[in-house]
Amino acid sequence: MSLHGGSSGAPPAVGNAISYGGNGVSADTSRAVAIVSSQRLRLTPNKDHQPDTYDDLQSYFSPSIFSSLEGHMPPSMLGVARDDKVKFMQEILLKYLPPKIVKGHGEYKQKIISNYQPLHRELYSMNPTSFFVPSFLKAINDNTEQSFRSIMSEPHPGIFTFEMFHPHFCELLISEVENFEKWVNETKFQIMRPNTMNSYGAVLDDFGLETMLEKLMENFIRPISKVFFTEVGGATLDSHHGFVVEYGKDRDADLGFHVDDSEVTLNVCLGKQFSGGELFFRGMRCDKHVNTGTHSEEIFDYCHVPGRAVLHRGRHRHGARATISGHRINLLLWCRSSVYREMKKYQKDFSTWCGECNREKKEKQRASIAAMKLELFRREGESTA
Ligand SMILES: O=C(O)CCC(=O)C(=O)O
Ligand SMILES: [Fe+2]
Repeated sequence: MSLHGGSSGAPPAVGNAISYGGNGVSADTSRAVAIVSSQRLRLTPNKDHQPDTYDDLQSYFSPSIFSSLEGHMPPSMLGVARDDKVKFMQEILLKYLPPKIVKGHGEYKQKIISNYQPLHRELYSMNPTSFFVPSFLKAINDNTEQSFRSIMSEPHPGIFTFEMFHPHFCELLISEVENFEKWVNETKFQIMRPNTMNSYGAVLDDFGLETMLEKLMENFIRPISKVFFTEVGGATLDSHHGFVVEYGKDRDADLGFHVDDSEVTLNVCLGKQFSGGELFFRGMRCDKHVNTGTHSEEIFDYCHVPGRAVLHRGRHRHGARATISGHRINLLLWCRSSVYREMKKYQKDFSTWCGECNREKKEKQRASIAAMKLELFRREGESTA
């Protein structure tokens, strides 16, 4: 079977937005990190090495952890800049936090929220009339499949696009993110990036926007998902991961082929001006079939338009091509359902949405019909003999 592995042609190894590279490490949080084997920690520390001081460092982890861990770093890392050492060590340390802390990371968030001064306070509580375009609001208020379909296009099965945010909301959110990044740079606060595949971008939930995004999911995305994504828990979405990704010069270039750690993903382009950055989709797959090849009818590319949303299943394999010029910022809301995740453990057949389960099921049906026909012919032959 031929495989169309996105722009790179590389086979997709997927899981929770973990990088697909050959060194990809499987993990169960969006913050897990792929570690290259040559960059492993040494069992015994280098006693001759004098570690940097980290007392001024603003991080979830205490400065003494960094000083102690530094001696264990691979020899090639000992001489690099302090910021790079911090990044390397923090990524390793994050892998070993209990999942609960990584999920909630209350203390880390608390540190940010108590020190960061928001620029546009009006973004921090949900205000539908100033956030959304009227057509979107009307469709949500009417709350029927017909009203949703009236504002949406479905350019490819399972991928919905629609006008969502006012240009002014997009401008404010971009400006808030820029303000947050300025604060991060000034204070040298070590922030966690949205997932292992991004070196830039910010987790909106971490600097105070969690409640607003919770409302966005509950009151606006869940009603739509209940209609279009029922079989993956669309009606029971109950948690989210909200962040922005940034591409262009001095930012990430592209995003590799992956699936999201979500049941339903909302991806809205906030701006600014850019060329390139198209999303490429390559069919929906369950865990078992995530690395199987792509069929021609599953290939779909989408060009981002500022203000416009794309809504798709998290298991719809995708990636983003390089942003060739300009600066692209997108808002991502990974929406999850704990009920669906629990039920999924006992389910083997995902043929209602997984392209490969569906093909296997059809093939089984075809084979059993063929066997039945053969048996009928045989019996007919016997009775006429
Ligand atoms: O860059 C994009 O538009 C895609 C981002 C994405 O797929 C993700 O962050 O999960
Ligand atoms: Fe994604």
